[in-house]
Amino acid sequence: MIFGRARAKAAPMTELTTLERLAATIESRKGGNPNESYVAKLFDRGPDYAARKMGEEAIETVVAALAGSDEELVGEAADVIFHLAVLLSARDLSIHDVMAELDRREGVSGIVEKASRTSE
Ligand SMILES: N=c1c2ncn([C@@H]3O[C@H](COP(=O)(O)OP(=O)(O)OP(=O)(O)O)[C@@H](O)[C@H]3O)c2ncn1[C@@H]1O[C@H](COP(=O)(O)O)[C@@H](O)[C@H]1O
Repeated sequence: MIFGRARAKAAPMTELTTLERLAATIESRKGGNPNESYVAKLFDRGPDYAARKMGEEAIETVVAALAGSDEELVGEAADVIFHLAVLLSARDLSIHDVMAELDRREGVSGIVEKASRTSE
């Protein structure tokens, strides 16, 4: 596997399609059998459990970023994105809502945005 900036630049559309496919699979698991589907098991336990799993994976990502290999960091980042997609779906939101928010922010510098908040 190739990690890093070169790979990220080479296939941006693939990442979007992968996320959309994952979101559709997650949505399709609603009401599914928790013994046959891990996602159905997460839904069965409710949004609070999904939120806790998201937190665990986020912490594991921080640990991998500070002390792990590239492969470990990529694996933990994938877990975060998966559990975030489950959490959003458990709250009847989707990755598309997040994409729309990112689209809304596109082109607005974080420095400029923060300055507009602090001057209010
Ligand atoms: N991308 C993922 C994915 N990433 C991680 N995981 C699971 O997330 C879990 C990670 O949590 P942990 O490491 O804490 O594992 P754990 O201790 O067994 O988990 P808990 O019992 O505490 O919930 C593991 O069981 C992983 O297998 C995933 N499970 C499913 N998917 C996708 O979701 C699809 C549907 O999965 P099912 O619903 O199981 O068919 C799959 O085809 C995949 O595309």
